[in-house]
Amino acid sequence: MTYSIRHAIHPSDSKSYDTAKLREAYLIEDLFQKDSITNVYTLYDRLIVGGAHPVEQPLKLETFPTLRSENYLDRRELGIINVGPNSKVTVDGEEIALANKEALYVGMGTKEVIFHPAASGEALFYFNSAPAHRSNPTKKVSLNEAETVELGSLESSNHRIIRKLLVNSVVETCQLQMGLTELQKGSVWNTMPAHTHDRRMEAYFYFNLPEDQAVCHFMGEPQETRHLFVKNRQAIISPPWSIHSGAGTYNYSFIWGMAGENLNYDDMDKVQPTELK
Ligand SMILES: O=C[C@H](O)[C@@H](O)CC(=O)C(=O)O
Ligand SMILES: [Zn+2]
Repeated sequence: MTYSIRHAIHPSDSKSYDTAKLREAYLIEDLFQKDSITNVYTLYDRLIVGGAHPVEQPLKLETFPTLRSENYLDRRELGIINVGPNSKVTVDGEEIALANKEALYVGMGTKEVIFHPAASGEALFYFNSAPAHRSNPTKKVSLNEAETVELGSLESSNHRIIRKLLVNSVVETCQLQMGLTELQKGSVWNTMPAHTHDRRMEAYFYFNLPEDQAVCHFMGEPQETRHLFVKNRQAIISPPWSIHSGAGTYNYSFIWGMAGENLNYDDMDKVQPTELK
């Protein structure tokens, strides 16, 4: 298990960052390490961005010093999305099978979460965890239970399917919300028009991108944008004051996860392309 901390940054400080500093602050490059769980503890709503990659052995979600709690989920909730082959997770002894793109919400108070290797192929679980104030039931969400919306068009290069997996119309959470957006063939732009939501931070995890391709992720205040080139299976931390949008050299998918003030997915302040700088 590994863990690291990412501090929260003021937008007026962020403005002066060069490429290396921007990447150090916002990009997460190595989420999946063989037979290990990676935790990136952010100071944006204390959301943890994580990856579990059990190949030879099952991996238990262990607490780490930053949490100062006996168990990882003593005061936290957890959202897992399977981005690998059919795999399973055990939650307090109960075995839960997760197919590719299926999600699992795990409530506060859970003592033991174990990620298992896949029967064929290499298991890859992406997760987010946020502080919680009450215990909600653990619940698996499959694709037919998700709230699915189709947005954009091929003409504007942003035809995409948004699967709202762990949102409040589907599962009860304290503050966590997660979903999966799939760009359709020929479409490369996500989240255009861009938006900010000062009430919530967001984390993006880009995947299903060919290894020799990249996504150019746009961040920053709408009038002060910056970009970072991102490869397959890398994540970006998006502060509440920042837009989060991207254009790929190929179509791709990404998981978005949010924590903060409210559970209203539509609470966003849109910024039209012509208003961005
Ligand atoms: O606040 C919501 C998040 O930014 C994402 O859900 C946006 C997204 O998936 C998209 O437009 O493609
Ligand atoms: Zn957003």
